[in-house]
Amino acid sequence: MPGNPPFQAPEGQKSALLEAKELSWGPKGKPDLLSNVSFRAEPGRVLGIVGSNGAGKSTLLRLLYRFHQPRTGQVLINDQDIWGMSPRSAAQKIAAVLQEQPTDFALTVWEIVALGRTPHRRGFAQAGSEDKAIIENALATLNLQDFAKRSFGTLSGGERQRVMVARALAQEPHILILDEPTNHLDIRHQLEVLSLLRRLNMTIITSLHDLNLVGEHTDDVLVLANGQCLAFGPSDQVLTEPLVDQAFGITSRIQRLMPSDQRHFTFHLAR
Ligand SMILES: Nc1ncnc2c1ncn2[C@@H]1O[C@H](COP(=O)(O)OP(=O)(O)OP(=O)(O)O)[C@@H](O)[C@H]1O
Repeated sequence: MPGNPPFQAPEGQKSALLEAKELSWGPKGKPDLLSNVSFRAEPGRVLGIVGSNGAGKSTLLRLLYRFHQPRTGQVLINDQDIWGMSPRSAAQKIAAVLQEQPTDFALTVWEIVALGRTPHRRGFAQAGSEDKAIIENALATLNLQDFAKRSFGTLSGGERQRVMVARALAQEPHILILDEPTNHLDIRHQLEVLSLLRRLNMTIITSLHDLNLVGEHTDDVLVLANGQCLAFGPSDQVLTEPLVDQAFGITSRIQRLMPSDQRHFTFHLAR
């Protein structure tokens, strides 16, 4: 929706340290799909997870938002193992925006975003005035006020994706996990969502395919290949031509854009 103001970060969020320690996971009775992955997602920083199709990005994220229990290793939030917390307590700390979207097509956008408040409510209590303010704030942050009464099923893919980000913000997590959040988004909304993530005072962990967006919109990056950590560290140091070539089986080149001096990747099939 060109002409609208850019997304504005809501105030008053908290962030936390997430540590993954020697994580391994595989389906029951099958070998590990993810082996020995360790990293730290520092409070308030944006961590990008990259790797080729099937490298294990979504699998790793599922371990971080407490969907898969690790076979070995731990996920700690501020030193507390997420499997030592109740599901409700974990949901107060971690929110996830996934590629699969809900199928509650008849619910309105407001009702979907209100679901983000569930971990903070007791029993079947209705949304109180504080919840309502938080929901309105999340809708406003993603410029979704005009969609509030629309049923979710009538929205475009990109509009739905923004609703899912708003629902995650309404959850007021300390850690926000996103699986390919720019899927379905046009260029303007891709840039708006990524620059919003940058401004949120939360710990952000997001998988992304576009390495130029990763370079520009993340602080740190974890590169996965065949379910293992190939590299982890500050994005501008980790994303080198040899590393990218190894991770994706291609030939890459980094150029410096003028006048910004920003790094920009171009890619070719390896010979
Ligand atoms: N529950 C499961 N049972 C069997 N295999 C699985 C399961 N979950 C994931 N896999 C396999 O593990 C590998 C990693 O999958 P994952 O979805 O984590 O990759 P990804 O890096 O997110 O890929 P993409 O970029 O294509 O989304 C794939 O080969 C996938 O088929």
